[in-house]
Amino acid sequence: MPGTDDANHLLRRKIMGYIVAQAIFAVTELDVIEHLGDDAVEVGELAHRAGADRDALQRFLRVLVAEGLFEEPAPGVFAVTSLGALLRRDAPGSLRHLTTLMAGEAYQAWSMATHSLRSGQPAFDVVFGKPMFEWFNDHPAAAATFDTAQAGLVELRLLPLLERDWSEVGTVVDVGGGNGGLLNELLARHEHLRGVLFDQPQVVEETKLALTKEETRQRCEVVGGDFFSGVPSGGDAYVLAQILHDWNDEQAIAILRQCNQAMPPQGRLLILEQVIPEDGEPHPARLLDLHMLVLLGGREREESAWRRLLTAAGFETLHVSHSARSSLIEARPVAG
Ligand SMILES: C[S@@+](CC[C@H](N)C(=O)[O-])C[C@H]1O[C@@H](n2cnc3c(N)ncnc32)[C@H](O)[C@@H]1O
Repeated sequence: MPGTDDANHLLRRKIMGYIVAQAIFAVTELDVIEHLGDDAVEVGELAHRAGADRDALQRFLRVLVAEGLFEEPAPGVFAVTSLGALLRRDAPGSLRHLTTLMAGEAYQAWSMATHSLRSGQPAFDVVFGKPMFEWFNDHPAAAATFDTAQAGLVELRLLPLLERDWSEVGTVVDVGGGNGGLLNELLARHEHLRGVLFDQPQVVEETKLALTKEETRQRCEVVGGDFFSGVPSGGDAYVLAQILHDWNDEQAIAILRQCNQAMPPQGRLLILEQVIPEDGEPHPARLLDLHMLVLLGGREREESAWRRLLTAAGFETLHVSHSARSSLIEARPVAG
Protein backbone atom coordinates (compact mmCIF):
# COMPACT_ATOMS: atom_id res chain seq x y z
CA MET A 1 0.00 0.00 0.00
CA PRO A 2 1.50 3.36 -0.94
CA GLY A 3 2.74 5.50 1.90
CA THR A 4 2.30 2.92 4.71
CA ASP A 5 5.89 3.25 5.85
CA ASP A 6 6.19 6.95 5.68
CA ALA A 7 6.39 9.37 8.59
CA ASN A 8 2.83 10.55 8.12
CA HIS A 9 1.47 7.02 8.53
CA LEU A 10 3.73 6.33 11.49
CA LEU A 11 2.75 9.50 13.29
CA ARG A 12 -0.98 9.04 12.62
CA ARG A 13 -0.81 5.60 14.24
CA LYS A 14 0.85 7.10 17.31
CA ILE A 15 -1.61 9.99 17.57
CA MET A 16 -4.50 7.52 17.39
CA GLY A 17 -2.80 5.12 19.82
CA TYR A 18 -5.51 5.34 22.46
CA ILE A 19 -7.95 3.75 20.03
CA VAL A 20 -5.97 0.53 20.28
CA ALA A 21 -5.91 0.72 24.08
CA GLN A 22 -9.64 1.44 24.23
CA ALA A 23 -10.39 -1.41 21.83
CA ILE A 24 -8.45 -3.74 24.14
CA PHE A 25 -10.34 -2.41 27.20
CA ALA A 26 -13.71 -2.87 25.47
CA VAL A 27 -13.20 -6.45 24.27
CA THR A 28 -11.74 -7.33 27.66
CA GLU A 29 -14.75 -5.86 29.44
CA LEU A 30 -17.08 -7.99 27.28
CA ASP A 31 -14.94 -11.06 27.99
CA VAL A 32 -14.45 -11.71 24.27
CA ILE A 33 -11.24 -13.62 24.92
CA GLU A 34 -12.92 -15.86 27.50
CA HIS A 35 -15.83 -16.48 25.12
CA LEU A 36 -13.44 -17.56 22.35
CA GLY A 37 -11.52 -20.00 24.51
CA ASP A 38 -9.20 -22.07 22.30
CA ASP A 39 -11.63 -22.10 19.38
CA ALA A 40 -12.03 -20.14 16.16
CA VAL A 41 -15.55 -18.74 16.35
CA GLU A 42 -17.77 -17.07 13.75
CA VAL A 43 -18.27 -13.42 14.67
CA GLY A 44 -22.10 -13.62 14.87
CA GLU A 45 -21.89 -16.46 17.38
CA LEU A 46 -19.14 -14.64 19.29
CA ALA A 47 -21.21 -11.43 19.38
CA HIS A 48 -24.12 -13.43 20.78
CA ARG A 49 -21.94 -14.97 23.50
CA ALA A 50 -20.35 -11.64 24.48
CA GLY A 51 -23.45 -9.47 24.20
CA ALA A 52 -21.86 -7.34 21.45
CA ASP A 53 -23.09 -5.85 18.20
CA ARG A 54 -21.96 -8.18 15.39
CA ASP A 55 -20.69 -5.51 12.99
CA ALA A 56 -19.00 -3.50 15.75
CA LEU A 57 -17.31 -6.60 17.15
CA GLN A 58 -15.92 -7.51 13.73
CA ARG A 59 -14.51 -4.00 13.34
CA PHE A 60 -12.99 -3.97 16.84
CA LEU A 61 -11.45 -7.40 16.28
CA ARG A 62 -9.98 -6.46 12.90
CA VAL A 63 -8.16 -3.55 14.56
CA LEU A 64 -6.82 -6.00 17.13
CA VAL A 65 -5.92 -8.59 14.48
CA ALA A 66 -3.62 -5.92 13.07
CA GLU A 67 -2.18 -5.49 16.58
CA GLY A 68 -1.52 -9.24 16.87
CA LEU A 69 -4.05 -10.07 19.64
CA PHE A 70 -6.43 -12.02 17.40
CA GLU A 71 -6.28 -13.84 14.08
CA GLU A 72 -8.93 -14.27 11.41
CA PRO A 73 -8.28 -17.71 9.90
CA ALA A 74 -11.32 -17.39 7.59
CA PRO A 75 -13.35 -14.23 6.81
CA GLY A 76 -15.50 -13.37 9.82
CA VAL A 77 -14.02 -16.14 12.01
CA PHE A 78 -11.78 -15.11 14.90
CA ALA A 79 -9.39 -16.80 17.33
CA VAL A 80 -7.08 -15.56 20.08
CA THR A 81 -3.32 -15.47 19.43
CA SER A 82 -0.72 -16.26 22.08
CA LEU A 83 -0.37 -12.49 22.64
CA GLY A 84 -4.12 -12.01 23.18
CA ALA A 85 -4.18 -15.07 25.45
CA LEU A 86 -2.12 -13.10 27.98
CA LEU A 87 -5.38 -11.29 28.76
CA ARG A 88 -7.14 -14.49 29.85
CA ARG A 89 -8.27 -14.37 33.44
CA ASP A 90 -6.45 -17.60 34.28
CA ALA A 91 -3.28 -17.00 32.23
CA PRO A 92 -0.20 -17.17 34.46
CA GLY A 93 0.75 -13.52 35.00
CA SER A 94 -2.46 -12.38 33.26
CA LEU A 95 -2.35 -8.78 32.02
CA ARG A 96 -6.12 -8.47 32.29
CA HIS A 97 -5.64 -6.61 35.57
CA LEU A 98 -3.46 -4.05 33.85
CA THR A 99 -6.31 -3.18 31.48
CA THR A 100 -8.51 -2.61 34.56
CA LEU A 101 -5.93 -0.25 36.02
CA MET A 102 -5.44 1.68 32.77
CA ALA A 103 -9.14 2.03 31.94
CA GLY A 104 -11.89 3.79 33.92
CA GLU A 105 -10.83 6.67 36.17
CA ALA A 106 -7.18 6.37 35.13
CA TYR A 107 -8.10 6.86 31.49
CA GLN A 108 -10.35 9.80 32.34
CA ALA A 109 -7.52 11.46 34.26
CA TRP A 110 -5.43 11.36 31.07
CA SER A 111 -7.96 13.66 29.38
CA MET A 112 -6.28 16.49 31.36
CA ALA A 113 -2.68 15.37 30.77
CA THR A 114 -1.76 18.90 29.64
CA HIS A 115 -2.43 20.09 33.20
CA SER A 116 0.26 17.67 34.43
CA LEU A 117 2.64 18.80 31.71
CA ARG A 118 2.18 22.48 32.63
CA SER A 119 2.20 22.15 36.39
CA GLY A 120 3.93 18.87 37.26
CA GLN A 121 0.79 18.11 39.30
CA PRO A 122 -1.63 15.18 38.97
CA ALA A 123 -4.41 15.62 36.38
CA PHE A 124 -6.53 13.17 38.41
CA ASP A 125 -7.17 15.84 41.08
CA VAL A 126 -8.49 18.29 38.48
CA VAL A 127 -10.75 15.73 36.79
CA PHE A 128 -12.09 14.16 40.02
CA GLY A 129 -11.77 17.09 42.43
CA LYS A 130 -9.43 15.38 44.92
CA PRO A 131 -6.32 13.17 45.11
CA MET A 132 -6.80 9.61 43.89
CA PHE A 133 -6.53 7.74 47.20
CA GLU A 134 -8.89 10.25 48.87
CA TRP A 135 -11.32 9.81 45.98
CA PHE A 136 -11.13 6.03 46.42
CA ASN A 137 -12.04 6.46 50.10
CA ASP A 138 -15.37 7.95 48.96
CA HIS A 139 -15.89 5.34 46.21
CA PRO A 140 -15.53 1.89 47.78
CA ALA A 141 -16.63 -0.06 44.69
CA ALA A 142 -13.98 1.64 42.50
CA ALA A 143 -11.43 1.17 45.30
CA ALA A 144 -12.24 -2.55 45.51
CA THR A 145 -11.77 -2.90 41.73
CA PHE A 146 -8.42 -1.07 42.00
CA ASP A 147 -7.27 -3.23 44.93
CA THR A 148 -8.27 -6.45 43.19
CA ALA A 149 -6.44 -5.44 40.01
CA GLN A 150 -3.34 -4.46 42.01
CA ALA A 151 -3.44 -7.80 43.79
CA GLY A 152 -3.85 -9.56 40.44
CA LEU A 153 -0.59 -8.06 39.25
CA VAL A 154 1.26 -9.23 42.33
CA GLU A 155 2.12 -12.52 40.64
CA LEU A 156 4.06 -10.58 37.99
CA ARG A 157 6.06 -8.56 40.44
CA LEU A 158 6.62 -10.93 43.26
CA LEU A 159 9.41 -13.09 41.88
CA PRO A 160 12.41 -11.00 43.04
CA LEU A 161 10.95 -10.95 46.57
CA LEU A 162 10.12 -14.66 46.66
CA GLU A 163 13.56 -15.62 45.38
CA ARG A 164 15.27 -13.67 48.12
CA ASP A 165 16.72 -15.48 51.14
CA TRP A 166 14.21 -15.01 53.98
CA SER A 167 16.00 -17.19 56.55
CA GLU A 168 17.23 -14.17 58.54
CA VAL A 169 13.79 -12.55 58.72
CA GLY A 170 11.23 -13.31 61.43
CA THR A 171 8.67 -10.57 60.86
CA VAL A 172 8.00 -8.76 57.62
CA VAL A 173 5.96 -5.55 57.53
CA ASP A 174 4.23 -4.87 54.21
CA VAL A 175 3.82 -1.08 54.18
CA GLY A 176 0.86 -0.09 51.99
CA GLY A 177 0.15 -3.79 51.52
CA GLY A 178 -3.23 -3.22 49.85
CA ASN A 179 -5.52 -6.18 50.13
CA GLY A 180 -2.80 -8.53 51.26
CA GLY A 181 -2.06 -10.45 48.05
CA LEU A 182 1.70 -10.09 48.35
CA LEU A 183 1.85 -11.01 52.03
CA ASN A 184 -0.46 -13.96 51.44
CA GLU A 185 1.97 -15.40 48.88
CA LEU A 186 5.03 -14.62 50.96
CA LEU A 187 3.70 -16.21 54.18
CA ALA A 188 2.35 -19.22 52.31
CA ARG A 189 5.78 -19.93 50.79
CA HIS A 190 7.88 -19.18 53.87
CA GLU A 191 6.32 -20.94 56.81
CA HIS A 192 8.59 -19.42 59.46
CA LEU A 193 7.60 -15.84 58.53
CA ARG A 194 5.19 -13.65 60.47
CA GLY A 195 3.59 -10.73 58.69
CA VAL A 196 2.23 -7.30 59.52
CA LEU A 197 0.01 -5.81 56.88
CA PHE A 198 -0.17 -2.03 57.13
CA ASP A 199 -2.44 0.19 55.03
CA GLN A 200 -5.12 2.84 55.41
CA PRO A 201 -7.81 1.86 57.96
CA GLN A 202 -10.59 1.50 55.40
CA VAL A 203 -8.35 -0.64 53.14
CA VAL A 204 -7.30 -3.04 55.89
CA GLU A 205 -10.95 -3.69 56.77
CA GLU A 206 -11.30 -5.26 53.32
CA THR A 207 -7.91 -6.91 53.66
CA LYS A 208 -8.94 -9.01 56.64
CA LEU A 209 -11.21 -10.88 54.25
CA ALA A 210 -8.55 -11.26 51.57
CA LEU A 211 -6.09 -13.20 53.73
CA THR A 212 -7.60 -16.38 52.44
CA LYS A 213 -5.67 -19.18 54.05
CA GLU A 214 -6.56 -19.69 57.71
CA GLU A 215 -3.02 -20.73 58.53
CA THR A 216 -1.65 -17.58 56.87
CA ARG A 217 -4.18 -15.43 58.67
CA GLN A 218 -2.93 -16.70 62.01
CA ARG A 219 0.59 -15.49 61.20
CA CYS A 220 -0.49 -12.06 60.02
CA GLU A 221 -1.39 -8.97 61.98
CA VAL A 222 -3.39 -6.32 60.15
CA VAL A 223 -2.82 -2.69 61.18
CA GLY A 224 -4.53 0.45 59.88
CA GLY A 225 -2.83 3.86 59.78
CA ASP A 226 -1.15 6.58 57.76
CA PHE A 227 2.41 5.95 56.61
CA PHE A 228 3.16 9.68 56.74
CA SER A 229 2.53 9.60 60.50
CA GLY A 230 4.20 6.29 61.36
CA VAL A 231 4.50 2.62 60.47
CA PRO A 232 4.40 -0.42 62.82
CA SER A 233 7.70 -1.07 64.58
CA GLY A 234 9.25 -4.44 65.33
CA GLY A 235 9.74 -5.82 61.84
CA ASP A 236 13.00 -7.36 60.61
CA ALA A 237 12.13 -6.45 57.02
CA TYR A 238 9.95 -3.67 55.62
CA VAL A 239 8.47 -4.16 52.17
CA LEU A 240 7.38 -1.18 50.07
CA ALA A 241 5.87 -2.69 46.91
CA GLN A 242 4.69 -0.17 44.33
CA ILE A 243 4.30 2.48 47.02
CA LEU A 244 6.99 5.09 46.53
CA HIS A 245 6.26 5.55 42.83
CA ASP A 246 2.88 6.98 43.90
CA TRP A 247 4.62 9.95 45.51
CA ASN A 248 7.00 12.78 44.65
CA ASP A 249 10.52 12.79 46.09
CA GLU A 250 9.66 14.84 49.18
CA GLN A 251 6.73 12.58 50.07
CA ALA A 252 8.70 9.40 49.26
CA ILE A 253 11.49 10.52 51.60
CA ALA A 254 8.91 11.21 54.33
CA ILE A 255 7.55 7.63 54.02
CA LEU A 256 11.08 6.20 53.98
CA ARG A 257 11.99 8.16 57.13
CA GLN A 258 8.97 6.67 58.93
CA CYS A 259 10.19 3.19 57.97
CA ASN A 260 13.71 4.10 59.07
CA GLN A 261 12.47 5.19 62.50
CA ALA A 262 10.36 2.03 62.92
CA MET A 263 13.02 -0.53 62.04
CA PRO A 264 15.88 -1.97 64.09
CA PRO A 265 19.48 -1.08 63.12
CA GLN A 266 19.98 -4.45 61.44
CA GLY A 267 16.59 -4.27 59.67
CA ARG A 268 16.17 -4.49 55.92
CA LEU A 269 14.18 -2.30 53.59
CA LEU A 270 12.91 -4.06 50.46
CA ILE A 271 11.53 -1.85 47.70
CA LEU A 272 9.78 -3.50 44.77
CA GLU A 273 9.29 -1.16 41.81
CA GLN A 274 9.90 -0.82 38.09
CA VAL A 275 13.30 0.83 37.75
CA ILE A 276 13.73 2.90 34.58
CA PRO A 277 16.83 1.77 32.65
CA GLU A 278 19.37 4.58 32.35
CA ASP A 279 20.01 3.78 28.66
CA GLY A 280 17.14 5.91 27.28
CA GLU A 281 15.66 2.92 25.41
CA PRO A 282 11.85 2.52 25.28
CA HIS A 283 10.65 0.68 28.40
CA PRO A 284 7.22 0.19 30.03
CA ALA A 285 8.57 1.87 33.19
CA ARG A 286 8.95 5.11 31.21
CA LEU A 287 5.23 5.03 30.33
CA LEU A 288 4.38 4.17 33.91
CA ASP A 289 6.42 7.17 35.00
CA LEU A 290 4.04 9.51 33.15
CA HIS A 291 1.06 7.52 34.39
CA MET A 292 2.15 8.07 37.99
CA LEU A 293 2.52 11.80 37.31
CA VAL A 294 -0.96 12.10 35.79
CA LEU A 295 -2.68 10.01 38.49
CA LEU A 296 -0.80 10.90 41.62
CA GLY A 297 2.03 13.33 40.98
CA GLY A 298 4.32 10.34 41.55
CA ARG A 299 7.17 9.04 39.43
CA GLU A 300 9.16 6.01 38.38
CA ARG A 301 12.88 6.37 38.98
CA GLU A 302 16.24 5.32 37.56
CA GLU A 303 18.59 3.35 39.83
CA SER A 304 20.69 6.46 40.46
CA ALA A 305 17.57 8.36 41.59
CA TRP A 306 16.61 5.52 43.96
CA ARG A 307 20.06 5.59 45.50
CA ARG A 308 19.84 9.38 46.03
CA LEU A 309 16.38 9.06 47.58
CA LEU A 310 17.52 6.32 49.97
CA THR A 311 20.58 8.30 51.03
CA ALA A 312 18.40 11.33 51.74
CA ALA A 313 16.18 9.20 53.99
CA GLY A 314 19.10 7.73 55.99
CA PHE A 315 19.53 4.40 54.18
CA GLU A 316 22.46 2.67 52.56
CA THR A 317 21.59 0.87 49.32
CA LEU A 318 22.90 -2.70 49.51
CA HIS A 319 21.93 -4.01 46.11
CA VAL A 320 19.50 -3.66 43.26
CA SER A 321 18.41 -6.74 41.33
CA HIS A 322 16.45 -6.44 38.12
CA SER A 323 14.04 -8.96 36.68
CA ALA A 324 11.79 -8.70 33.64
CA ARG A 325 8.76 -7.51 35.62
CA SER A 326 10.16 -5.56 38.55
CA SER A 327 13.30 -4.67 40.44
CA LEU A 328 14.14 -5.30 44.06
CA ILE A 329 16.10 -2.61 45.89
CA GLU A 330 17.53 -3.66 49.22
CA ALA A 331 18.77 -1.16 51.79
CA ARG A 332 19.56 -0.85 55.50
CA PRO A 333 19.50 2.08 57.89
CA VAL A 334 22.76 3.99 58.14
CA ALA A 335 24.14 3.57 61.66
CA GLY A 336 23.79 6.56 63.97
C1 LIG B 1 -0.30 1.12 44.39
S1 LIG B 1 -1.03 0.43 45.83
C2 LIG B 1 0.16 -0.85 46.17
C3 LIG B 1 -0.45 -1.99 46.92
C4 LIG B 1 0.47 -3.19 47.17
N1 LIG B 1 1.68 -2.84 47.91
C5 LIG B 1 0.80 -3.89 45.88
O1 LIG B 1 1.97 -4.01 45.54
O2 LIG B 1 -0.11 -4.34 45.20
C6 LIG B 1 -0.68 1.69 47.03
C7 LIG B 1 -1.22 1.38 48.42
O3 LIG B 1 -0.83 2.45 49.29
C8 LIG B 1 -1.89 2.64 50.21
N2 LIG B 1 -1.80 3.99 50.80
C9 LIG B 1 -2.00 5.18 50.17
N3 LIG B 1 -1.85 6.19 51.03
C10 LIG B 1 -1.55 5.64 52.25
C11 LIG B 1 -1.26 6.18 53.54
N4 LIG B 1 -1.23 7.52 53.73
N5 LIG B 1 -0.98 5.32 54.53
C12 LIG B 1 -0.99 3.98 54.34
N6 LIG B 1 -1.24 3.39 53.13
C13 LIG B 1 -1.53 4.22 52.10
C14 LIG B 1 -3.13 2.47 49.36
O4 LIG B 1 -4.27 2.22 50.16
C15 LIG B 1 -2.72 1.29 48.48
O5 LIG B 1 -3.11 0.06 49.04
